[in-house]
Amino acid sequence: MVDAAADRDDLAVEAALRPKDLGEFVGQTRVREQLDLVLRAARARGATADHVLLSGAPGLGKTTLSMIIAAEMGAPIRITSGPAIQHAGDLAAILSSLTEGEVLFLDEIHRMSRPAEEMLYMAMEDFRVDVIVGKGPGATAIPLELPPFTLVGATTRAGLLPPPLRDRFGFTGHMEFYAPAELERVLHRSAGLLGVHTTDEGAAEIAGRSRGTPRIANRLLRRVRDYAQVRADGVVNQESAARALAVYEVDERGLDRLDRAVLLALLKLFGGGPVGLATLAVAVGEERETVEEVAEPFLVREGLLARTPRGRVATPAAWRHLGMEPPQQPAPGGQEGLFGT
Ligand SMILES: Nc1ncnc2c1ncn2[C@@H]1O[C@H](COP(=O)(O)OP(=O)(O)OP(=O)(O)O)[C@@H](O)[C@H]1O
Repeated sequence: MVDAAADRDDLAVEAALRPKDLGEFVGQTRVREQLDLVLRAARARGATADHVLLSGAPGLGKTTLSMIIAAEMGAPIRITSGPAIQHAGDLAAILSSLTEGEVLFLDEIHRMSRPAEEMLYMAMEDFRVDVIVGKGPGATAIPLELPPFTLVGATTRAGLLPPPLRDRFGFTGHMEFYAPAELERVLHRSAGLLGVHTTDEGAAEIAGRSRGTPRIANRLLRRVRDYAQVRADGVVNQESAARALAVYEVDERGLDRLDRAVLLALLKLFGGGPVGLATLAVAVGEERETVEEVAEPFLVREGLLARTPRGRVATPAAWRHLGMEPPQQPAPGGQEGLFGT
């Protein structure tokens, strides 16, 4: 329920909920202003916009922004992703079929294969690719001119990109998690589009549990709508939202069953830590990777768990969140672990 990656159900409705222009796009004030300048200037010059890199966690609106860039430039958009481009030839085929000014959206650009990445360098800089024909000593490079286009790359972390690729973007926008008030605006907008009567208190209740992520907010809204239809009067208000999300085990801070299981094990079995990741994973009956990649990032971001050189440590906020008293003394090695070398 609170995984920021899109599931099939999300994909089916997301197209209908996407803002269509920068004015409709909620939050991300800084990126929006910067992008507005880049696009206006390009339009005034009658030129194709510079390449844009968008970095940020899943579900924050990178795909949406890339579509807005195309719409604002009055250009068509082609959407693909790094993992879909395994061979340089795949990329050459896409690039050579672009029309002038077209926007190419490359999601998960950090997961492209090395040869494709190197082809992209030249395409971005000189609007040209060398297509290799043949193999071995007889292979020849045939230069192919490309029309000017705008590449919009998306990545979860700009640091994952090799510097030569990163440097070829004219503008990099860092997408932040959304404040609760911004998510409330996203929710009211989505509720309007879905035709669901939602009160301010209902939107606030959902926003607080959405982990700063519009995709999660929209998903929770749909589940609360179901609950309100079946068990209440169809209105999304504070009560129906709280009850519905209790059914789906999403607590008032956005933690789900796994997040709480990790914290509970840490507190109850290991006195708050420090405890090694492998031990913690066994204690909750999950794979190490699941605990590390699915549960921990949000717990760390919320200040409920710290990763220290000596193991995982619960913060006083974690004890309070689960309704327990933090120990008087810091957990053995807790403070030292938190701030030590
Ligand atoms: N600023 C926003 N205002 C309103 N709705 C938004 C905003 N950002 C995202 N959304 C909504 O959240 C959903 C997910 O957004 P989007 O697909 O653009 O995220 P993403 O960052 O590209 O995710 P991923 O990296 O998983 O592809 C969409 O339905 C979109 O309507």
